[in-house]
Amino acid sequence: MIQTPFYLIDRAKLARNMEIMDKLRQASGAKVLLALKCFATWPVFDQMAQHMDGTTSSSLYELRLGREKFGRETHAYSVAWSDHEIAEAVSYADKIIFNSIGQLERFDNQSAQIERGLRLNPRFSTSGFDLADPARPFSRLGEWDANKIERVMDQISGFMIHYNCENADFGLFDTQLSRIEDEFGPLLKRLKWVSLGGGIHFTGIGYPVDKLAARLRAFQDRFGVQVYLEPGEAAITNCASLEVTVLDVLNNGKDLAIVDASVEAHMLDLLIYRLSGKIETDGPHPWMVCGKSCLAGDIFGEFNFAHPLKVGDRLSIADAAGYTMVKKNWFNGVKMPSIVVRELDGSLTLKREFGYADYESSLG
Ligand SMILES: Cc1ncc(COP(=O)(O)O)c(C=O)c1O
Ligand SMILES: NCCCCNCC[C@H](N)C(=O)O
Repeated sequence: MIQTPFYLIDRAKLARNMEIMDKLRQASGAKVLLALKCFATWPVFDQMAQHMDGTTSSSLYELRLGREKFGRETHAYSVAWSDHEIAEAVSYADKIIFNSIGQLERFDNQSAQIERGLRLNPRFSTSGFDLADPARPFSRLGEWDANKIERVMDQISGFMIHYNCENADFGLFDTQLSRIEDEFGPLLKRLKWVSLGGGIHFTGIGYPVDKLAARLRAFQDRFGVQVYLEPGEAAITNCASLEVTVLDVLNNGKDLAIVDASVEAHMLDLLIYRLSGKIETDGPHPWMVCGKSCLAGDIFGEFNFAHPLKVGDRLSIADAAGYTMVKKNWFNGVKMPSIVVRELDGSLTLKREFGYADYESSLG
């Protein structure tokens, strides 16, 4: 028995998402790059690299991880590169995407030997969260003025346009892509490739993958470009859980269970976006499942169980892959969950355990 807490990545569930990835790639001609900002747990890259074309990054370290652990096509993007990073970044990357014209011009000489792109901000998005809206007022994420971009077109061969966020609505995707075609068509015609970023929820149940594929192919044909997508969440959705054990129960007006993990430290995205965790359970006993950090609001959520919870019960908190393992931290010095993989034959492999030495070395 592997000691909780641990993140459990399920290769069979990953295989289902990867099947859709293949279907989309084949039907559309688009290439798909894993967005490492969402998921960078490299022990399962062997499986993902068979179905995805490479990785894209948001920093030098993600870029290097993508090059060394995933391989294939490696895109480098950063909101801003430092002078001391650029040579190393170029050495790992097949393409480098600059966030601004200022950075493109500043690093023109150092990046000239690889393909360069620019982030285009279309000034609209599908984000329902202000915090994650790349098109929010005064957004620093990309350039939007076609006249200014026109002046650097000779230096670039592609655009990266990230403007979707958990978008499960194909109609909305279609409409917004048409808007991009109308507003930036003359520039798009002069490019070799266009990345439409991440945020399209095409592995969700019922998503019309065929329609998306046809729409991407039409875009490619119209502008004569290679389309890329940068799925993070869509690649990994529903493939992992956080496995925890109940350490204590009490009733302070509600039945409360305290588990051996922490939302703040191990599923931070839930707190940031004020969302509840998910536990697949049903029954007549409502319980609040709480984390063990000192934060008063360290709460995974309220769930209805078939039986009252007791010390020693194992719970499985679903959807613990995207924006989860990449954000884990050492708050309160709470033991960091191990990383475990459920192999295709059902056996469990312990990939990494964290201990006091990791905590200590993270601070000095
Ligand atoms: C530039 C870029 N590409 C890809 C992604 C991945 O998005 P998602 O995980 O929603 O698919 C993001 C998310 O922040 C992004 O900013
Ligand atoms: N699940 C809660 C919302 C998460 C939003 N994801 C943020 C990252 C996203 N790719 C972005 O565009 O910022």
